[in-house]
Amino acid sequence: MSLPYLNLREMEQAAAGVLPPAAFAYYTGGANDEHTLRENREGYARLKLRPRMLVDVSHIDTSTTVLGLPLAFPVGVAPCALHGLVHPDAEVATARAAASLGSLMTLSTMSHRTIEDVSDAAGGQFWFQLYLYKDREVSRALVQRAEAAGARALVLTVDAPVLGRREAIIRTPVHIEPGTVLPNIGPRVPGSEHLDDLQYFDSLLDPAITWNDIGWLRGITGLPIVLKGLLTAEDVALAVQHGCHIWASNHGGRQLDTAVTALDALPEIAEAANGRAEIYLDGGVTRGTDVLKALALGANAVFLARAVLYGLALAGEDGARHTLELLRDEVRLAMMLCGKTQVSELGPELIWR
Ligand SMILES: Cc1cc2nc3c(=O)[nH]c(=O)nc-3n(C[C@H](O)[C@H](O)[C@H](O)COP(=O)(O)O)c2cc1C
Ligand SMILES: CC(C)CC(=O)C(=O)O
Repeated sequence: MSLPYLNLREMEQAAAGVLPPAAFAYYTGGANDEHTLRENREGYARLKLRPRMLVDVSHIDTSTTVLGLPLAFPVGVAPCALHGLVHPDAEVATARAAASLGSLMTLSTMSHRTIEDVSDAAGGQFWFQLYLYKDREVSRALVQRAEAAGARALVLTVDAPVLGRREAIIRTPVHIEPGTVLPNIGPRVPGSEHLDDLQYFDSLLDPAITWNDIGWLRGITGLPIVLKGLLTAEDVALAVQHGCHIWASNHGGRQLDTAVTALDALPEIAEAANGRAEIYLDGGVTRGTDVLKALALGANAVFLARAVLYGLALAGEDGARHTLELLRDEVRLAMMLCGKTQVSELGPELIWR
């Protein structure tokens, strides 16, 4: 299907016209005054590129690998809850879109579709994002299912021991269709009727999660573990000590407002990791030049959340694919204009200081 949108911002604007109000509030919103949400985007515009000239750019290779998995271009899909709020095919559509382009799907714990269905749709090329429940046995079972279904890594989200204050969804709460059972959550426990759907999910999360739980997780899985939501050198040093990889993120400005952006934190993160772990990043990426900047400062790949959801809302699998295709083509063009022919050539000298 050919879609008319020229860039991710146009898709966002178009999606705003079709999203039901609760999904709009949930997808677009950030925490508190949304300073971090805005800064995630604005930070990219402030960083200036130092392009090199008179380089033969007639052949460009955008491919890379993450944890040994080949990617056609250095962009994956970040975990997002509840794709089914905007499209009946939900995470299966997103996973198909990502797989069709050689990208990578990260499946959220809070999905509408099962891990097994998404694995099939992704051709086995997917990561599973884990929220640690108070009930560790439920988490253990999820990890085992993800591993059995062929997940290539576990992404443990560590910046949400409790959900941030997102005022848009306090006003317009998300409602999951009555009768829908989210496969990784199961039926509601009696006595939780006073909580809306997200508050209920929040009540399952364990605010007591610590570094000791990384040892527990390591003990129950042989999969690589990626910690999502790290923003400081101190935590990166601990992550490396625990044998984990690093996903720099402030959760799309949805958790701690005024937290540093992943882009600003990236230099200290890369320095602390010192090549001992892979580094991924998300937050506010909407242009190919954003991807180049993140890679130049030390990320191995970047991930997109909202932009993919907007594509899904507009046109299901085709829409999610359109989002990823636009960015893939922009990455290629930006590399040509920077005089870079391979992803491995993107280093700090690309950034003007
Ligand atoms: C609607 C929505 C749902 C999300 N759900 C999850 C989730 O289930 N697990 C998680 O680790 N992060 C979740 N995130 C955070 C994203 O993975 C990502 O960190 C963040 O949105 C930044 O990317 P973006 O600026 O491209 O949206 C969610 C974000 C959005 C917008
Ligand atoms: C179900 C939520 C905890 C998912 C999430 O991470 C988010 O909404 O940002």
